[in-house]
Amino acid sequence: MSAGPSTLPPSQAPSTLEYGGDEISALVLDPGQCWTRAGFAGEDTPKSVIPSHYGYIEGAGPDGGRKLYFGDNDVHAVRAGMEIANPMSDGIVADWDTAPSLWRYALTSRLAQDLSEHPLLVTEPIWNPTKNREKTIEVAFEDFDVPAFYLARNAVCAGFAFGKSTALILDVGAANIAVTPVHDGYVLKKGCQRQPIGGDFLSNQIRTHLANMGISITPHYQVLSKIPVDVGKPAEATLKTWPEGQAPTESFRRFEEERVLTEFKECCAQAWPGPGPLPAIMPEGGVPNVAATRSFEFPDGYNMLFGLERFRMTEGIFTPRSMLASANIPHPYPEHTLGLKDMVFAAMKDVDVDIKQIILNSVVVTGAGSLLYQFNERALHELGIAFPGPRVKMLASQIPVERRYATWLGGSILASLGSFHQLWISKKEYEEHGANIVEKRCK
Ligand SMILES: Nc1ncnc2c1ncn2[C@@H]1O[C@H](COP(=O)(O)OP(=O)(O)OP(=O)(O)O)[C@@H](O)[C@H]1O
Repeated sequence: MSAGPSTLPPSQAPSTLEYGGDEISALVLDPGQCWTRAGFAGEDTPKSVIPSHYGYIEGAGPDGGRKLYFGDNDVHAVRAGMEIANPMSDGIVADWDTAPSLWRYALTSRLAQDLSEHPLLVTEPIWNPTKNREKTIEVAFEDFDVPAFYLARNAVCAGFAFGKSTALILDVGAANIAVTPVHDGYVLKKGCQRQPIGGDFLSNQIRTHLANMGISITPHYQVLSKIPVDVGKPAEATLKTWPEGQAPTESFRRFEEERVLTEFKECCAQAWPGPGPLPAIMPEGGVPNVAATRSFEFPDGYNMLFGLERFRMTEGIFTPRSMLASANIPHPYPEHTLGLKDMVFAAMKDVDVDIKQIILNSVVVTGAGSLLYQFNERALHELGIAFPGPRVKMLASQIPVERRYATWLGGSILASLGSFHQLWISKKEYEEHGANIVEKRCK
């Protein structure tokens, strides 16, 4: 069971040299739908990576308000009455009452004690609306009291992580897959595409498939003990029970179920590598490098072999009409959804012919969702179909951490460049011009 991709054990304090002394470095915050990543500019991984989900118990906080729980340890702890929520929706902030507290926790719990000493760079998706951008700068200067601030586009940062200021960024996150053309460090806004077929969609596809097979998911926290059973045989597990009124909430169960689904994505689900869409039956003799079946053991010990199904669960990303459907599990409408190839095609449609080839020469793959086994192979085939003439070159790190943190890393590189200093918005400038300065300075 993965404990989340934190890079520093919670018990280990960061070196004082990192935030104290003469060297005051900027902080970089990359808030995502699934994870919130924070760290010092100039470093190559974020030291503080916390779930964007948080826990709360009504009436347990000061003055009878909400008590909030942030961070891996607290949010996964079993507590009576603790609900799980997420201030992000569609990859942007939807709940401004909680997001600043979550960010403060990410920035201060393991990094800086005093935010007023550190300039802050925050990353954002291209579809972040003006009111959210203004709210972000307000939070930075008024709540956190930072001395300087910058808001950087995710896609531009991901390109920088690969040393590219001109590239096509293919970001497979939790809420969306986004395809963004970037030229000379600026997003070509007309070309930006996004579809709700990221990791959350994949989770729902797996849920649907398991539900159709009659498999229910029992999260780890519900299992007291289990004994091994043969493939496909009913689980023989003893489940925990709680006194009346003490059982964990439904939102907590759902959150913990998502962890099992992520394990399933990591170990069992796979993209059909192509070329071409997933066939209805496995070709005779199989396909090179494709194992016919893989087993997956659920937390209660139930285990099953998955064959073609583990490709079917992911095919909707590439061929929306292949989405699995269920009345009770939300899915986008296949007929209104673009698959990866059509997204890339639409993103490049209006790109000037002079720079098209340069952009296609640097297709950067980022986001933890792209770690789906053989996603890159399939994506490369799909791009080859969309652009049969020009040479398409894909840049995808083989190191998972680099794929997970590319956006953060690009922000870290950007904020530590000497030439970046002129781009920071100072507190004085914010006070003079107001929050709308972010629209003028952070393009
Ligand atoms: N090995 C893997 N294979 C497939 N999916 C994975 C793998 N590891 C993690 N994921 C999925 O990746 C998603 C998280 O991706 P990422 O951390 O890039 O999201 P995020 O940046 O928080 O979200 P967003 O970009 O939508 O704001 C989750 O849905 C998770 O289940």
